[in-house]
Parts: sequence; C-alpha cells; structure tokens
Amino acid sequence: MSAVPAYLSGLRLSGRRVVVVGAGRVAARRLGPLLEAGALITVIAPEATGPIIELATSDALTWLPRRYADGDLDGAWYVLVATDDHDCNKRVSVEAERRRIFCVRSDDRHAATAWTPASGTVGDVQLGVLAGGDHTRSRLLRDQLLQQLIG
Ligand SMILES: C[C@@]1(CC(=O)O)c2cc3[nH]c(cc4nc(cc5[nH]c(cc(n2)[C@H]1CCC(=O)O)[C@@](C)(CC(=O)O)[C@@H]5CCC(=O)O)C(CC(=O)O)=C4CCC(=O)O)c(CCC(=O)O)c3CC(=O)O
Ligand SMILES: NC(=O)C1=CN([C@@H]2O[C@H](COP(=O)(O)OP(=O)(O)OC[C@H]3O[C@@H](n4cnc5c(N)ncnc54)[C@H](O)[C@@H]3O)[C@@H](O)[C@H]2O)C=CC1
Repeated sequence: MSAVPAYLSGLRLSGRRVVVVGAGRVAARRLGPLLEAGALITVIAPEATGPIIELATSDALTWLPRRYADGDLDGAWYVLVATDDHDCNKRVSVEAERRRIFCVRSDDRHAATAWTPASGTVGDVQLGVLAGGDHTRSRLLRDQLLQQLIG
C-alpha cells in the first residue's frame, strides 16, 4: 500500500459546497456523511440511484442530470468523483488538482488527493480509519474498534 501516510484531518463542511460527480452505488454510500456534515452538495451525473433522486426531490441536495462539464467545480471546497467512466474521473481529478481542490478519486488511489476513511460514530465520537489505501483492512479495523468502543 502507500509508503507515504495521508495527513488526517476533520473537514468542517457545513455550508460549504461539495461537488460529487457520479450518482451510483459508491457516490450514494458517501452522501450520507457529507449531508450529516452540512455540506451544500451538487451531484452531477446523467443517471442517479433512487435514494439520490429522492434526496434531490426533497432539496437535501442539488442533482444536475447530465455529464460532467468544465466549470462544474466552480466554488467547490471538496470534490468526490465516482463515475464508471475512467476518462471522466481523470478529467475531474486533473481539473481539481489545477484548482487546488482536494479530490477523492474513487477508481485510482494513486491519483487521488484525498481518501475516504472507513468511519463510524459512537455518541459524539467520530472514528475514521485509513490503511494506506487498503479499504478491506480499514473496514475490518473500523469494525473491531467500534466493537471495543461500544463495549
Ligand atoms: C483509496 C480509497 C480512496 C477513496 O475512494 O476514498 C479507495 C480506493 C478504492 N476502492 C476500491 C474498491 C472498493 N472499495 C470498497 C469500499 C470502501 N472503500 C473505502 C475507501 C477507499 N477506497 C479509500 C482508501 C481508504 C483506506 O486507506 O482504507 C471505504 C473504506 C470508505 C467508503 O467508501 O466510504 C469503503 C468501505 C466502507 C465501509 O465498509 O464502511 C469496496 C467494497 C464496496 O464498495 O462494497 C470496493 C469494491 C471491491 C473491491 O474492489 O475490493 C477501488 C477499486 C475500484 C475499481 O475497481 O476501479 C479503489 C481504487 C484504488 O484502490 O486504486
Ligand atoms: N473507492 C471505492 O470505494 C470504490 C470505487 N469503485 C469505483 O467507482 C466507480 C463507480 O462505481 P459505482 O458507483 O458502483 O458505479 P455505478 O455504475 O453505480 O454509477 C456510475 C455513475 O457514474 C455516472 N456517470 C457516468 N459517466 C459520467 C460522466 N461523464 N459524468 C458524470 N457522471 C457520469 C453514471 O450516470 C452513474 O451515476 C467504479 O467504476 C469503480 O472504478 C467501485 C467500488 C468501490
């Protein structure tokens, strides 16, 4: 896995714009914690899963039902790209890098400037585990740590 460790940080995204490109299974999994953090979310994707469409209908987020286009990262503090189109993922992460916006690139951990930890919450404690890009390991450790915290 990665030889250089990531720098752990807790992003306080309340009221800040976050752009999510792609609205499939991976994007859906990550939207919950972003919404809980109060981020102002714009989702861009021609097709979205049912739960994402419902969130858009209830104005919890904005869904732009189209492909990613230049300029879509305007005003974003954080970007998450999770499409099944490798070229699109690359375009988004290159644009984010140019604009110095941290970007989770879901199909290529080496090209990403941010990684999503395996996370959990116990009361007012938030737990996040990174394992150098090894999501299987971070998930397992998160589950074990949560068990210990719950007692
Ligand atoms: C680097 C990172 C960057 C990032 O995406 O943020 C990354 C990268 C990649 N994941 C891939 C695949 C899968 N990842 C999962 C699951 C999780 N992945 C998560 C985090 C991270 N994944 C970051 C590392 C953090 C760390 O250090 O541990 C978790 C912890 C957090 C979350 O997603 O919320 C979450 C568990 C959540 C939970 O259980 O709660 C599953 C299982 C599933 O989806 O059901 C699969 C499919 C099965 C398989 O392939 O094994 C691929 C190949 C994609 C391809 O084939 O194209 C890449 C690309 C690459 O490794 O280069
Ligand atoms: N990091 C992680 O945890 C994981 C990453 N992956 C990677 O993430 C990718 C996405 O996985 P899923 O969510 O399961 O895919 P999915 O097929 O459920 O969803 C893909 C989404 O991308 C959208 N899309 C396609 N082209 C687009 C474009 N040009 N502009 C904007 N949106 C576009 C589609 O409309 C759809 O909403 C996979 O191809 C894989 O490479 C997969 C599993 C876990």
